[in-house]
Amino acid sequence: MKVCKFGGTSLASAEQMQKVASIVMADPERKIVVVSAPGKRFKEDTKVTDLLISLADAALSNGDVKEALRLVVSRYEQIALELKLSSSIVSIIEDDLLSRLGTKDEGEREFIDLMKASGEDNNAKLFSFYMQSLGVNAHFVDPKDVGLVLSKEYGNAQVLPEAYENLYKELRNKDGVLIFPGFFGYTQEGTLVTFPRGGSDITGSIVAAAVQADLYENFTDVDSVFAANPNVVQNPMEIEELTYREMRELSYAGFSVFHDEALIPAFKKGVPVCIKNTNNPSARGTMVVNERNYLINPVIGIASDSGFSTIYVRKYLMNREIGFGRRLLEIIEDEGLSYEHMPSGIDDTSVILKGAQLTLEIEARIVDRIEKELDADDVHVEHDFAMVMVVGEGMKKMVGITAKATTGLARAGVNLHMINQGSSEVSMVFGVKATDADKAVRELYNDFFVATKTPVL
Ligand SMILES: Nc1ncnc2c1ncn2[C@@H]1O[C@H](COP(=O)(O)OP(=O)(O)O)[C@@H](O)[C@H]1O
Ligand SMILES: N[C@@H](CC(=O)OP(=O)(O)O)C(=O)O
Repeated sequence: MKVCKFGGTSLASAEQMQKVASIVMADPERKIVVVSAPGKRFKEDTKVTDLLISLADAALSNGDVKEALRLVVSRYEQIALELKLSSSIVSIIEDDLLSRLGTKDEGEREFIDLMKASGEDNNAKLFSFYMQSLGVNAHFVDPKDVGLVLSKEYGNAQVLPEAYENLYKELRNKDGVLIFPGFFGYTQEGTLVTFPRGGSDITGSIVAAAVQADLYENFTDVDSVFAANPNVVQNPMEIEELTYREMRELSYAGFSVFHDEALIPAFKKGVPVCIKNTNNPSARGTMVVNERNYLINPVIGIASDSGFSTIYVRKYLMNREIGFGRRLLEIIEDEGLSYEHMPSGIDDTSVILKGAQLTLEIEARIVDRIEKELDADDVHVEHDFAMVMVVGEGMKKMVGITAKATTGLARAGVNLHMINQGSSEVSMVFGVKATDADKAVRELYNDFFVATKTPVL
């Protein structure tokens, strides 16, 4: 049995839905289909999820709900019209949105998640309606009915262990093709919660792991995962095979093609993942597996992500002060912040975190607390950093990879603010100014893939 997930770009229009239906019907093993909300049809388009966030904001601020609602409904309406579906499906979707809008006073975070999740929920209903119109024995699955239970973290939920058993019991032996909406589930108390953005990949992985699928196929709009972001490097090499660990590091560091939190469920149950193109399904795609031969190509990809900030702390004899690091991190924890890296010297240390978490108020409070409570000599915050990551299982065995990377970055005139080699030794991170990130990725890609004439990955 295969579980396949189709992303927003794969379901953005009637034409795309027709391609998806053909792909599903071409293989009887494709029994569970996880769908996203309609995504972008062209570069400047808006994803339905973003339209829904605007709709929720309009409702909460008593703004123009009518226009925001029309924008959402018309996306489904156009698809239904072009697929020659009865208008009843559009009425079902509109009624559903109106009923969700009616709950806006029951809690802001609950309301936003409820609105966001309607994108996937209604798209799954529409797609199963379409599959039925083609004569396929397709059924919409409500995640609540099959026990997809998640932690109560709005917009950031995590799967609870019992979900796997629930899903196995409910889905494993069901007849027909099951159309499962991605991106959301329910708490133990029955409240709807969503995963982080891009989270339909996570739903697909959980479902694939739960039913012990032979393969989790993740359909998107590129032929494969490339060794660098194709929006940064022209015609990057295709990766034929990489490991779960490599894919997780690369996704975390900016390869938006697959969500980093979607690797663990499949990995734990040993379900191989294949990333494929809805617009070119005969292309081989990229396999994510347990092990690969990394002797020929120790490095598999170069990724980068921006939006990082650094809290820099200096104190003479910091190295001798027992508990300094713990007390510093306690302050960060008190503010409810998560951090990504913490490189240290003898008398100084930096805490690197996602800048979006820092408001001016939080920043001022943290600086003040570190100065007073830790008696630091200098504390300041810098913004607009990018983390550039070189990833590959072979890095732990090969000498000279850091030297090669830093030499290349120096040649390109990229100033390095931080270097961090993860203890897993599957990745190396370079902190650079966000304005240098693309230049750094291009240089590293050249050094590791073009100059060395790396064979097919
Ligand atoms: N290294 C990479 N390899 C392939 N695609 C990448 C990479 N880095 C970024 N991307 C981008 O990821 C996009 C697919 O992800 P996304 O838009 O989330 O798809 P979907 O709508 O299928 O969920 C591609 O169109 C590509 O621009
Ligand atoms: N629609 C949600 C969830 C998702 O996974 O979407 P996509 O498959 O288009 O990345 C989002 O935009 O975040």
